[in-house]
Amino acid sequence: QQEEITELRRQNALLHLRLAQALQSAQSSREEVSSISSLQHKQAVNTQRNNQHLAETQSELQHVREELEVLSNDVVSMFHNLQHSCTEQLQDVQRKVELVETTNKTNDALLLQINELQAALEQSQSSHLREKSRRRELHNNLVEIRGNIRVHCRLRPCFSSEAVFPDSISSSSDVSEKDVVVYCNDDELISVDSDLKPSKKFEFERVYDQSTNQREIFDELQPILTSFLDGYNACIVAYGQTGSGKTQTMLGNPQDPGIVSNAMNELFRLIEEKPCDSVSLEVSVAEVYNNDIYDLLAEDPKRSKHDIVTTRGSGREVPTLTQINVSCAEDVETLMRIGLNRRAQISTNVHEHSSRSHLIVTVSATVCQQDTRPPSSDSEQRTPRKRPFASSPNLTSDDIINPTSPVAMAATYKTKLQLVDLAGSECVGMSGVTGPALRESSFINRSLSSLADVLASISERRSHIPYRNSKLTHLLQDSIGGDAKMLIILCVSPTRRFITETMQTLQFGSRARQVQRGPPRKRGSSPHTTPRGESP
Ligand SMILES: Nc1ncnc2c1ncn2[C@@H]1O[C@H](COP(=O)(O)OP(=O)(O)OP(=O)(O)O)[C@@H](O)[C@H]1O
Repeated sequence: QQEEITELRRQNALLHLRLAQALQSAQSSREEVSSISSLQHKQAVNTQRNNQHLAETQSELQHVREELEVLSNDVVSMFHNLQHSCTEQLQDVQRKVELVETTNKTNDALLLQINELQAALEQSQSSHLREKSRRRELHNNLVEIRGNIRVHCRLRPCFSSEAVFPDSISSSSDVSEKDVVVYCNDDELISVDSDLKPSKKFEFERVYDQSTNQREIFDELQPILTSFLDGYNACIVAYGQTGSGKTQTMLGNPQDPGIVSNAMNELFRLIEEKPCDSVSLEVSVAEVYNNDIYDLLAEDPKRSKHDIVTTRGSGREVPTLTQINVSCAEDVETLMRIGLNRRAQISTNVHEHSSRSHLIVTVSATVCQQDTRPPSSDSEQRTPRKRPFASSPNLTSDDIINPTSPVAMAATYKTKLQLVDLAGSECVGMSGVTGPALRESSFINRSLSSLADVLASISERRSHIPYRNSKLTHLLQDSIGGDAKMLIILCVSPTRRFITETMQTLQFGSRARQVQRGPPRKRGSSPHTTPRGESP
């Protein structure tokens, strides 16, 4: 029993131990249950909160959905609008692009045309320049061959005052076809239809019709100015009956300047082109009135007459004339204005402002030629330009024998350009002048016939040339004959009323054209030239 009691006690102890363990685990389970239930409680609270939150979120979501729908509707309508306006703008842009493309194409075509035109222009400009230099060359050759006197002819327009047969159709006093008897056939031929058949034709170096303007006439004369600066004396003379357009051609008017103004502008342009040479110009303005020379730049021109003297170099000079140094074309304009106000004029039946004197504008150039080329063995290349010896004070006889010497290469020479507006040749019966004017006419006609005599004597190569028969020819002596270049511009009216004067003018021109030079002189062979017919 003891043993059983011990055993039971041991079992009891074990059971106590187990009980304690069971109680302990029951305690921990209870704690676990309590923590689980508190957790459950918390979860229930969270779930409730979450549910609330969810409900709120769902309602917000609903709200957002509704807004989104509104917005998407807006976006769709905006998109449609945008698409529409973009399409329109695109179409507009496309139209513009098409327009630009077409314009570009047109521009391209235009550009092409412009380029072609420019190329053609350049070509024609270069061919014009070539042609110009060829013309200049030809002009010089022609002068060598044909002589130094050339004749141009200008036909002026008709004026109603010249009508002999007033226009029967319009019964006005305009010039009718029957009145016109002078025609330009081409730019070298002019013909006069008198009652005699066939019509008489005259050929000149150049014929200008009524439509030719002052500038075109001047363009033909430019080579003379080049020759003048190259050392040749030169003169341009307008010849014709009274009222035929001589003053118009030589002097023109401020709106339409004539040869004098154009020549001065051109001279100053040419001088600017020759920077190596120093050129100084002096101008005098004189008139030959009743075979006396008057200085139109003097205070009182009619107070003193002036005489021509022969210089040491066999040139003609009027030392007492006023010579003004000019540095631009405007200076010359001023002098011309002063001179022309003092020129003798009257009113005749033919012309209201008939010039009663020969007007002579003399431009004297002193050219100091600086040839900077290096010495060369080629004598042709080193030959100085024409006539550097004309009046060089520094030249010795050695320089003349050897034109390549340094002094000869930097020579000074003087040349003279005379621009002459002759008084009109006139038929006294036609102009209706009497008294002092009749005397003037007689002097005018005599001096013009002296000019014709001089030209005839040169053309016939007479040993004596009657330069001194009139003050006009004496004053122009250096510019007529010899190496000098002379250009006569015949001015004629196209009407029947002046047919006799026109024929006389054209015949004068034809005779002047016959003036021939001798055989061409070898260039540089004789620097000292003596005008033909002058005794050395
Ligand atoms: N080519 C022309 N074009 C227009 N008008 C001209 C032309 N030629 C001359 N005339 C006009 O004819 C008129 C006479 O011309 P101008 O004075 O030049 O004659 P002229 O020959 O000098 O006469 P004169 O010897 O009597 O002085 C002027 O009124 C002038 O304007």
